[in-house]
Amino acid sequence: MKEVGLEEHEAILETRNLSIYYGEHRVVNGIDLQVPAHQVTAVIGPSGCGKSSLLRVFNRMNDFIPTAWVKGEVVFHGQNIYGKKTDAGLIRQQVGMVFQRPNPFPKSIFKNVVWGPKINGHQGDLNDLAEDALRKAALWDEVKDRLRDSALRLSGGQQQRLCIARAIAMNPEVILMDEPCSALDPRATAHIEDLIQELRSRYTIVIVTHNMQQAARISDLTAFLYEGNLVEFGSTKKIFTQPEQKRTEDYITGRFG
Ligand SMILES: Nc1ncnc2c1ncn2[C@@H]1O[C@H](COP(=O)(O)OP(=O)(O)OP(=O)(O)O)[C@@H](O)[C@H]1O
Repeated sequence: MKEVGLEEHEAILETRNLSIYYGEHRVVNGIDLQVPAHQVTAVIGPSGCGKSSLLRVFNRMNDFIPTAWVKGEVVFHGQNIYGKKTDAGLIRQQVGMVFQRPNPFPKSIFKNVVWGPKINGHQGDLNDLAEDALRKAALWDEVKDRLRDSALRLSGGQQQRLCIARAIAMNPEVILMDEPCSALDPRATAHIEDLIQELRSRYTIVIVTHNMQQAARISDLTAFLYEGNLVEFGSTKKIFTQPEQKRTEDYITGRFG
């Protein structure tokens, strides 16, 4: 684990006094969090503490939940993405998302990757685009001879890398990952973890994980959420070896959660 100081990297995403509600129910309480560019930021905490809710506001995915609303700001490149003028579709291109269960479309591997760019009017060569995204997602060698096969014939781990390729094809700056390995076996998990390390140089990654060893292995920074509050945020090394808060220590040593 390397030591990362927040001050060394410019924040690409930031929450300012952000609260998240479902109807009357507030599930995230006035959080200030800076996500630095080209780093892997892990969000950890017990079930129901608000990790997925927090992740979803980073690309306005919670717009799809009718009761969800926010107070405060989510700032991307200096602009509040909850401002009236924001094009949420554009934000979702720039801030891609990979979900817990691989969710490829029931179409060919090729179509899965090029679908988004195509409907967004991509001008370049779609074959080149697919190859580039699949290479970046470390899947090309396994699928290059069967790009027209159904994506549903791939293994779970391959499907998840395809979903990462699909996100990459949109040329995002940030990739959000919501427990991307929870449906995968240890080998496929290791493959995704290696991939995350490679992707860091090009993208900013925010990953929600239940798995503390995973957070310790792959992230530069860790945010610990508890009952909707940001208890502690800092370098992963510090959070896991010298946490400042007793609650963080109790959680990472497995005393609750
Ligand atoms: N669509 C929704 N409608 C109403 N309440 C919701 C909705 N999604 C989440 N919640 C509530 O918000 C709170 C935080 O949930 P969230 O899924 O963000 O937590 P989490 O930390 O990601 O949990 P887990 O680790 O179990 O996935 C919980 O009380 C949950 O019941």
